Amino acid sequence: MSEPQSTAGTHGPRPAYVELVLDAATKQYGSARSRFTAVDAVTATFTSDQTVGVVGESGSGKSTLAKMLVGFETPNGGRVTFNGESVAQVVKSRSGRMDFRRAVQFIGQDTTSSFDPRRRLDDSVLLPLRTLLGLSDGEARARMAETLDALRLPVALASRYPFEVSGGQRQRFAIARGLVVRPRILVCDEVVSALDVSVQGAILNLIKDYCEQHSAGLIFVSHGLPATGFVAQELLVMYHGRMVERGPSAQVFADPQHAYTRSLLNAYRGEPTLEPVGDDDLDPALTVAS
Ligand SMILES: Nc1ncnc2c1ncn2[C@@H]1O[C@H](COP(=O)(O)OP(=O)(O)OP(=O)(O)O)[C@@H](O)[C@H]1O
Repeated sequence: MSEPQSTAGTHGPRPAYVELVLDAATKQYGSARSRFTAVDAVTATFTSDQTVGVVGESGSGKSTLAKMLVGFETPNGGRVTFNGESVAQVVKSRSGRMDFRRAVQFIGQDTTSSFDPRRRLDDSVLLPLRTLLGLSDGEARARMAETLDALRLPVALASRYPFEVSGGQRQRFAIARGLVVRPRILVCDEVVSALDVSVQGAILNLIKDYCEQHSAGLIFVSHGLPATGFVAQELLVMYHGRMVERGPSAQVFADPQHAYTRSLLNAYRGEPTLEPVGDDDLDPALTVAS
């Protein structure tokens, strides 16, 4: 895949290697009177060479962990760093923020609030291509069209406003907006939960392919264990705000070390597992063109 890289102004090149680190990172919510610890002193490294699934029950701190990694939440204790520098510091300046957004893209579960209701969807998808990558209008539109096609989104839908498409379509536009930037690490928070089951597998394939074709890292937050094991080479298990286990997905499935992981796996026993889909089985429309 060609990587147009304007070096003009603030449109810097894509970094080769990216490392996000949680260093005893803690996030507490509430007031001094009633504090609640959502993430409790988690130390973990995520790189552009790794695909990591973050799993755990509802309320275990998965989303909070992801939001700290991308600078949407600031830790009350410990640090979060991006290639050695504090994320909180990096995102303070415009150029630091742009470098960071070029390298790390977050796709969340709440697409209602993540799209500007006054912008048409194509404007929202094109915006990062112009501002972060400095692509011309033609280049940006071509890249958007390629990505929408891969996500089975008719390009005609892109001229609508966010409230004029279904929740599942809006979710796919959110995925498109993250993928078009071709980040070095993609952070996905429950991105397929709201989608129709028939579309979920295709989107998971697309995310997996993206990471393989672009040698990109993935942090995939989900309470769906089979889906997470399918897209991620490693699993990180959260329980009551703590990281209780991390290891290669196959190893965690075969030989879970923590009692909570065992109970999580037991809850899924008997459910259908997702097998990697071979190229021959893939709808050509679902691969990210390179
Ligand atoms: N902004 C907030 N203010 C107060 N409490 C919060 C806030 N965000 C999250 N929490 C609390 O922190 C805990 C962890 O929430 P988080 O969203 O990280 O969990 P999760 O594992 O992602 O859950 P789910 O799978 O349901 O999305 C929960 O108890 C939640 O209620």
